[in-house]
Amino acid sequence: MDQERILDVAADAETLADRAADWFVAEIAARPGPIAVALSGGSTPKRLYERLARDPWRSALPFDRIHWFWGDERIVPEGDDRRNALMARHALLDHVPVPPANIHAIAADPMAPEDAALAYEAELKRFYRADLPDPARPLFDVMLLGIGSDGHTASLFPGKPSLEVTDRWAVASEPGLEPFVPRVTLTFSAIASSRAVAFLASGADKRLILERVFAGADLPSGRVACAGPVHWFLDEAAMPR
Ligand SMILES: O=C1O[C@H](COP(=O)(O)O)[C@@H](O)[C@H](O)[C@H]1O
Repeated sequence: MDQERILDVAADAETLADRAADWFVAEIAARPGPIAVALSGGSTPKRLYERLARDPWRSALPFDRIHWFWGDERIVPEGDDRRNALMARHALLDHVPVPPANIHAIAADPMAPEDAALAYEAELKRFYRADLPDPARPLFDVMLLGIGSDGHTASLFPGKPSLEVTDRWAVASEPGLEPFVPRVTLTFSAIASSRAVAFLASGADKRLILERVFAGADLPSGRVACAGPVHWFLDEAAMPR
Protein backbone atom coordinates (compact mmCIF):
# COMPACT_ATOMS: atom_id res chain seq x y z
CA MET A 1 0.00 0.00 0.00
CA ASP A 2 1.27 3.50 -0.84
CA GLN A 3 2.20 5.61 2.16
CA GLU A 4 -0.31 8.45 2.63
CA ARG A 5 1.27 11.93 2.64
CA ILE A 6 -0.15 15.13 4.04
CA LEU A 7 1.45 18.31 2.68
CA ASP A 8 1.42 21.49 4.73
CA VAL A 9 2.98 24.35 2.77
CA ALA A 10 3.74 27.59 4.60
CA ALA A 11 4.69 30.95 3.11
CA ASP A 12 8.17 30.89 4.68
CA ALA A 13 10.38 29.02 7.13
CA GLU A 14 9.16 31.00 10.15
CA THR A 15 5.50 30.23 9.43
CA LEU A 16 6.44 26.61 8.76
CA ALA A 17 7.97 26.41 12.25
CA ASP A 18 4.82 27.91 13.81
CA ARG A 19 2.61 25.37 12.05
CA ALA A 20 4.84 22.44 12.88
CA ALA A 21 4.88 23.57 16.54
CA ASP A 22 1.05 23.71 16.60
CA TRP A 23 0.91 20.23 15.06
CA PHE A 24 3.48 18.87 17.53
CA VAL A 25 1.57 20.21 20.54
CA ALA A 26 -1.69 18.73 19.23
CA GLU A 27 -0.08 15.31 18.73
CA ILE A 28 1.45 15.33 22.21
CA ALA A 29 -1.65 16.67 23.96
CA ALA A 30 -3.62 13.66 22.71
CA ARG A 31 -1.28 11.14 24.33
CA PRO A 32 -1.61 9.76 27.87
CA GLY A 33 1.33 8.36 29.90
CA PRO A 34 4.99 8.51 28.86
CA ILE A 35 5.50 10.03 25.41
CA ALA A 36 8.45 9.23 23.13
CA VAL A 37 9.66 11.86 20.66
CA ALA A 38 12.50 11.35 18.17
CA LEU A 39 14.30 14.53 17.14
CA SER A 40 16.18 15.24 13.95
CA GLY A 41 19.21 17.39 13.24
CA GLY A 42 19.13 20.11 10.63
CA SER A 43 18.32 23.77 10.22
CA THR A 44 14.54 23.57 9.73
CA PRO A 45 13.86 21.38 12.80
CA LYS A 46 15.98 23.81 14.87
CA ARG A 47 13.43 26.59 14.31
CA LEU A 48 10.71 24.25 15.55
CA TYR A 49 12.69 23.41 18.72
CA GLU A 50 13.13 27.13 19.42
CA ARG A 51 9.36 27.54 19.17
CA LEU A 52 8.72 24.68 21.63
CA ALA A 53 10.93 26.43 24.21
CA ARG A 54 8.61 29.48 24.14
CA ASP A 55 4.97 30.14 24.86
CA PRO A 56 2.31 29.40 23.79
CA TRP A 57 3.84 26.01 22.90
CA ARG A 58 6.05 25.54 25.96
CA SER A 59 3.24 25.80 28.53
CA ALA A 60 1.12 23.33 26.54
CA LEU A 61 3.73 20.56 26.74
CA PRO A 62 3.91 18.01 29.62
CA PHE A 63 7.71 17.99 29.88
CA ASP A 64 7.70 15.59 32.83
CA ARG A 65 6.14 12.91 30.56
CA ILE A 66 8.06 13.50 27.30
CA HIS A 67 11.11 11.33 26.58
CA TRP A 68 13.53 12.71 23.99
CA PHE A 69 15.29 10.40 21.54
CA TRP A 70 17.11 11.10 18.26
CA GLY A 71 16.64 9.73 14.76
CA ASP A 72 20.37 9.97 14.18
CA GLU A 73 23.59 11.31 15.64
CA ARG A 74 27.09 12.27 14.57
CA ILE A 75 29.63 10.29 16.64
CA VAL A 76 31.95 13.16 17.52
CA PRO A 77 33.03 14.34 21.00
CA GLU A 78 30.30 15.43 23.45
CA GLY A 79 30.78 19.22 23.11
CA ASP A 80 31.18 19.21 19.30
CA ASP A 81 28.71 21.55 17.55
CA ARG A 82 27.98 18.90 14.93
CA ARG A 83 26.13 16.77 17.54
CA ASN A 84 22.39 16.75 16.88
CA ALA A 85 21.83 16.35 20.64
CA LEU A 86 23.79 19.54 21.35
CA MET A 87 21.72 21.50 18.83
CA ALA A 88 18.51 20.26 20.47
CA ARG A 89 19.85 21.15 23.93
CA HIS A 90 20.77 24.68 22.86
CA ALA A 91 17.50 25.27 21.01
CA LEU A 92 15.10 23.53 23.40
CA LEU A 93 16.09 21.13 26.14
CA ASP A 94 18.28 23.54 28.14
CA HIS A 95 15.37 25.99 28.39
CA VAL A 96 12.52 23.76 29.54
CA PRO A 97 11.89 21.64 32.68
CA VAL A 98 13.03 18.25 31.34
CA PRO A 99 13.99 15.57 33.89
CA PRO A 100 17.55 14.50 32.92
CA ALA A 101 16.39 10.86 32.85
CA ASN A 102 14.03 11.77 30.00
CA ILE A 103 16.91 12.62 27.66
CA HIS A 104 18.06 9.54 25.75
CA ALA A 105 20.96 10.87 23.68
CA ILE A 106 23.11 8.63 21.50
CA ALA A 107 26.65 8.20 22.90
CA ALA A 108 29.49 10.44 21.72
CA ASP A 109 33.03 9.75 20.59
CA PRO A 110 35.21 8.04 22.01
CA MET A 111 32.57 5.27 21.95
CA ALA A 112 32.88 3.34 18.66
CA PRO A 113 29.85 3.94 16.37
CA GLU A 114 28.80 0.27 16.38
CA ASP A 115 28.93 0.18 20.21
CA ALA A 116 26.99 3.45 20.35
CA ALA A 117 24.35 1.93 18.05
CA LEU A 118 24.06 -1.19 20.23
CA ALA A 119 23.84 0.89 23.42
CA TYR A 120 21.15 3.10 21.87
CA GLU A 121 19.17 0.08 20.69
CA ALA A 122 19.34 -1.39 24.21
CA GLU A 123 18.11 1.94 25.63
CA LEU A 124 15.19 1.98 23.18
CA LYS A 125 14.25 -1.58 24.11
CA ARG A 126 14.41 -0.77 27.84
CA PHE A 127 12.09 2.17 27.33
CA TYR A 128 9.73 0.13 25.12
CA ARG A 129 9.89 -2.88 27.46
CA ALA A 130 10.10 -5.35 24.57
CA ASP A 131 12.63 -6.59 22.03
CA LEU A 132 10.36 -6.56 19.00
CA PRO A 133 8.17 -3.70 17.75
CA ASP A 134 4.46 -4.42 18.05
CA PRO A 135 2.46 -2.69 15.27
CA ALA A 136 -0.36 -2.11 17.77
CA ARG A 137 1.95 -0.22 20.14
CA PRO A 138 4.35 2.12 18.31
CA LEU A 139 7.68 2.89 19.96
CA PHE A 140 7.62 6.60 19.09
CA ASP A 141 4.66 8.92 19.48
CA VAL A 142 6.20 11.59 17.26
CA MET A 143 9.10 11.17 14.83
CA LEU A 144 10.60 14.37 13.42
CA LEU A 145 12.75 14.03 10.30
CA GLY A 146 14.70 16.22 7.90
CA ILE A 147 15.73 15.56 4.32
CA GLY A 148 19.21 16.13 2.90
CA SER A 149 19.92 17.37 -0.63
CA ASP A 150 20.75 13.76 -1.62
CA GLY A 151 17.43 12.45 -0.25
CA HIS A 152 18.83 11.02 2.97
CA THR A 153 16.86 11.16 6.16
CA ALA A 154 18.14 10.53 9.68
CA SER A 155 21.55 9.06 8.68
CA LEU A 156 20.08 6.71 6.09
CA PHE A 157 22.06 7.71 3.00
CA PRO A 158 21.33 6.54 -0.58
CA GLY A 159 23.10 3.33 -1.53
CA LYS A 160 24.47 2.58 1.96
CA PRO A 161 24.10 -0.85 3.64
CA SER A 162 22.15 0.63 6.58
CA LEU A 163 19.14 0.99 4.24
CA GLU A 164 18.76 -2.76 4.01
CA VAL A 165 18.94 -3.59 7.73
CA THR A 166 15.64 -4.97 8.98
CA ASP A 167 16.61 -6.82 12.18
CA ARG A 168 18.04 -3.86 14.13
CA TRP A 169 16.55 -0.66 15.58
CA ALA A 170 19.76 1.37 15.35
CA VAL A 171 22.95 0.86 13.39
CA ALA A 172 26.25 2.60 12.67
CA SER A 173 26.23 4.27 9.27
CA GLU A 174 28.58 6.07 6.91
CA PRO A 175 27.55 9.50 5.64
CA GLY A 176 27.21 10.33 1.95
CA LEU A 177 27.30 14.09 2.67
CA GLU A 178 29.09 16.48 5.03
CA PRO A 179 29.90 16.32 7.82
CA PHE A 180 31.86 13.18 6.95
CA VAL A 181 31.90 11.77 10.47
CA PRO A 182 30.65 8.38 11.65
CA ARG A 183 26.94 8.28 12.40
CA VAL A 184 24.38 6.22 14.25
CA THR A 185 20.91 6.06 12.76
CA LEU A 186 17.54 4.50 13.45
CA THR A 187 16.65 1.92 10.82
CA PHE A 188 13.52 2.09 8.67
CA SER A 189 11.97 -0.60 10.92
CA ALA A 190 12.38 1.57 14.02
CA ILE A 191 11.13 4.68 12.21
CA ALA A 192 8.08 2.72 11.03
CA SER A 193 7.18 2.10 14.67
CA SER A 194 5.88 5.67 15.02
CA ARG A 195 2.35 6.94 15.56
CA ALA A 196 3.07 10.18 13.71
CA VAL A 197 5.93 11.16 11.42
CA ALA A 198 6.69 14.67 10.19
CA PHE A 199 9.35 15.83 7.74
CA LEU A 200 10.44 19.46 7.93
CA ALA A 201 12.15 21.09 4.95
CA SER A 202 12.57 24.70 3.91
CA GLY A 203 14.45 26.68 1.29
CA ALA A 204 14.94 26.47 -2.46
CA ASP A 205 17.89 24.08 -2.12
CA LYS A 206 15.45 21.36 -1.02
CA ARG A 207 13.06 21.76 -3.96
CA LEU A 208 14.80 19.47 -6.49
CA ILE A 209 15.17 16.57 -4.10
CA LEU A 210 11.58 16.93 -2.91
CA GLU A 211 10.46 16.85 -6.55
CA ARG A 212 12.21 13.50 -6.95
CA VAL A 213 10.81 12.07 -3.70
CA PHE A 214 7.24 13.10 -4.59
CA ALA A 215 7.70 11.68 -8.11
CA GLY A 216 8.42 8.30 -6.52
CA ALA A 217 12.23 8.08 -6.85
CA ASP A 218 13.71 5.36 -4.65
CA LEU A 219 15.36 7.59 -2.06
CA PRO A 220 15.62 7.04 1.70
CA SER A 221 13.20 9.88 2.52
CA GLY A 222 10.62 8.37 0.19
CA ARG A 223 10.89 4.97 1.87
CA VAL A 224 9.74 6.21 5.29
CA ALA A 225 6.48 4.58 6.30
CA CYS A 226 4.34 4.51 9.41
CA ALA A 227 0.83 3.42 10.38
CA GLY A 228 -0.70 6.86 9.87
CA PRO A 229 -0.01 9.52 7.25
CA VAL A 230 3.43 11.07 6.91
CA HIS A 231 3.23 14.86 7.27
CA TRP A 232 5.47 17.10 5.18
CA PHE A 233 5.91 20.62 6.54
CA LEU A 234 7.44 22.69 3.71
CA ASP A 235 7.77 26.32 2.84
CA GLU A 236 6.90 27.70 -0.60
CA ALA A 237 10.56 27.89 -1.62
CA ALA A 238 10.98 24.14 -1.06
CA MET A 239 7.65 23.08 -2.54
CA PRO A 240 8.07 21.38 -5.94
CA ARG A 241 6.34 23.26 -8.78
O1 LIG B 1 23.03 15.15 8.54
C1 LIG B 1 21.88 15.41 8.76
O2 LIG B 1 21.12 16.01 7.81
C2 LIG B 1 19.70 15.88 7.75
C3 LIG B 1 19.18 17.06 6.93
O3 LIG B 1 19.63 18.30 7.51
P1 LIG B 1 19.41 19.73 6.83
O4 LIG B 1 20.27 20.69 7.63
O5 LIG B 1 19.85 19.63 5.40
O6 LIG B 1 17.96 20.06 6.95
C4 LIG B 1 19.11 15.77 9.13
O7 LIG B 1 17.76 15.39 9.00
C5 LIG B 1 19.87 14.76 9.97
O8 LIG B 1 19.32 14.61 11.27
C6 LIG B 1 21.29 15.19 10.11
O9 LIG B 1 22.09 14.33 10.90
